[in-house]
Amino acid sequence: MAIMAPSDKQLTGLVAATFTPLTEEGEINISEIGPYVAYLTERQGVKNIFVNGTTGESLSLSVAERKILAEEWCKKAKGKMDHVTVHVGCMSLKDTQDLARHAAEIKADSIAVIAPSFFKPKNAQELRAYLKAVASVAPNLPFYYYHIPSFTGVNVLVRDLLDGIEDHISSFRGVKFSSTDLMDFGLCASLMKPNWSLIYGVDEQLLSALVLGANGAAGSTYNYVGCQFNKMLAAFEKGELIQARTIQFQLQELLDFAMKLGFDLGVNKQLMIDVSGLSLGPPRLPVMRCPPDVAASVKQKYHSVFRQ
Ligand SMILES: CC(=O)N[C@H](C=O)[C@@H](O)[C@H](O)[C@H](O)CO
Ligand SMILES: CC(=O)C(=O)O
Repeated sequence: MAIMAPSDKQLTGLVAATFTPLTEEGEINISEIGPYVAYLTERQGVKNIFVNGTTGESLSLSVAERKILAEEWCKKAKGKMDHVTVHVGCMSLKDTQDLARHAAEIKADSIAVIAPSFFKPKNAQELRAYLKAVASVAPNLPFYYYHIPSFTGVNVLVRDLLDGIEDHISSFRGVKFSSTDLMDFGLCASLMKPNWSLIYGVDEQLLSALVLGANGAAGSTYNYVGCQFNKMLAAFEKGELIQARTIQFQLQELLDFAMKLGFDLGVNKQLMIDVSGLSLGPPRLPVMRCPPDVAASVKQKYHSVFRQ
């Protein structure tokens, strides 16, 4: 068996999927990463991050930018956070392997990989072969499959992917599951091994996934509702379902309101800027900057729902 990194502990709890700080001119702005880490740990009580993911607009960044960002996140999180997952998925296997090797060099705690979505794997076998080719270049780094079919269009059932995956990928440690298919999720939960983590990624229905056995939650909203969702996890642990539901319903109310105004990554990033005071800049095209009237309404709704 491969010798794993010392940080190979089970991933649990809340994981903030970080936004990528950009300058007003649209260049990556690594000077904001230190304050961002401080904000999450000190103000939100969130000690795990998922960087260069969907929320981080990784597929709109160059490989060179992603390396600089991943390195800075790892550097600034060291000693302050429990776990840094670097998402390394790209359209080409070569770029994905390059980023996986880099994540190992910079001592990320784990990597996650989406399915390529232009030329798509057609079934579990093809997806497994691709993931194996990525994992093989960083065999000591805990590996997560990142399932997000609404973006990739790759609808392979994760329960089929998991079938015997440990025989192909010894570093396999679990799934970041961003789909509303709770039947597939439940079947995955029943297939979990003791050192694997099943991390749910649809924040507005996390409570349902906890009931089915989620070990943790990774998402964009934990950047600004981390405090509240730590309380929801604690309430769930104690069996206080009414309290847990109240918090879940608050996020549903906020997102329902925001979705009617066109909630997208531009709106989401602006809400994080308004709540945290961090300078994260605009999103990158094709994602558009949030219009000021939408930003003001969503911010007001956030404060009225969470009363702070
Ligand atoms: C598509 C997308 O960004 N998904 C995120 C995680 O995977 C979620 O955290 C959502 O942003 C969140 O659930 C709000 O819809
Ligand atoms: C993990 C997640 O929520 C993201 O990639 O944005």
